[in-house]
Amino acid sequence: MSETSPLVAFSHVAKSFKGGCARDDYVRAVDDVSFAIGAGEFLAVVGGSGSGKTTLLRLANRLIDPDAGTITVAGEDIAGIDAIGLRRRIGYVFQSGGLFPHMTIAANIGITPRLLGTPKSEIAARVDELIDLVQLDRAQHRDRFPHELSGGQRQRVGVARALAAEPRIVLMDEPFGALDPVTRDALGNDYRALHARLGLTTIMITHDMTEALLLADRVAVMHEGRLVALGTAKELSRIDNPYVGELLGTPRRQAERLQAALSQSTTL
Ligand SMILES: Nc1ncnc2c1ncn2[C@@H]1O[C@H](COP(=O)(O)OP(=O)(O)OP(=O)(O)O)[C@@H](O)[C@H]1O
Repeated sequence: MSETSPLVAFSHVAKSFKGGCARDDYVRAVDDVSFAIGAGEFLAVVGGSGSGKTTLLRLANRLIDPDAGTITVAGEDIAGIDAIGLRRRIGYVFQSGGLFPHMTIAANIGITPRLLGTPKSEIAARVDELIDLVQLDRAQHRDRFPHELSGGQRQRVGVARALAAEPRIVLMDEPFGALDPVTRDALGNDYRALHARLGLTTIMITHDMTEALLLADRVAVMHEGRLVALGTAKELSRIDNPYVGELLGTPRRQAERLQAALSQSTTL
C-alpha cells in the first residue's frame, strides 16, 4: 500500500439521519470518521448492528452524501464526481445478492455494460467470462433465474455483476452473511483470490470477526458511528479498547477450543 496516494480516503466524514421520537432527534450514523486505504488493499469493516457500517459504504459511492468531511477516490473529491459515473467505477455487492428476480443470470450480470451502451456481442462474451471467473457453470446457470439458484450461487452472480464494468474498487455489504459456514468459507476464499488476481481494492462489511481477520489485510472496527480501531490482526490485538477486546475474544476462544479439541483427538 502506498502511504502517499491512498485509493479511497475518508477525512472527518460525518452523516446524521433524522430519527428517534422527538422531531429534532438525529442519529449520528457516521461520526467524524477518517481512514485511508491503498490500491490493492482488502479492508474488512466490523461492528455491531447500527454502528454505521452500511452508511460508510453508501457514502463511498455517493448513494448518500456526507454532512461534513471529504471522501476522495484516487485523490479526487467525490463530491465533484457525477454520482452515476462514480457508481459504475465502483462495484457493489449486496447482502442478499440484490439480483433482479425477473431477469436471467446473464441479463443480471450484463446490466451495467448494457446501461453503458456496450454492443450486445461484447456483453455476451463478457458475461461468459464473468460466469467462468466466479466459477459458475455457463451451460447450467446462464439462462436460469435467480430463484433457481442456491444462496451461494446467487452471491457468486452478485460478485460477477459487480465486476462487469471492470471496477478497481469493490464494496461488499455482508456478502456472505446468509450462507452456511462451508459455502461462506469457500466463497470468501474464492473472492479473496479474485481480489488478488484482478488487483482489486475491496471494502467488505462483515459481522464475523473471524472472517474479517482471515480474509482482510486490515480490519476497521466501528462502534456507535465512530471508527474505534483500524489495523492488522496483530495491531488490533495490541489496542487497548474494551470493545475491540470483546470482538477479538470470540475468535481467540474458538481458536483455543479448536486447538484443545484437536490435540485431544490426536492423543486418543
Ligand atoms: N436512511 C436512513 N434514515 C434514517 N436512519 C438511518 C438511515 N440509514 C441508517 N440509519 C441509521 O443510522 C445508524 C447506522 O445505520 P447503518 O445501516 O449504517 O448500520 P450498520 O452498522 O450497517 O448496521 P447493520 O449491521 O444492522 O446493517 C442506525 O441507527 C440506522 O438506524
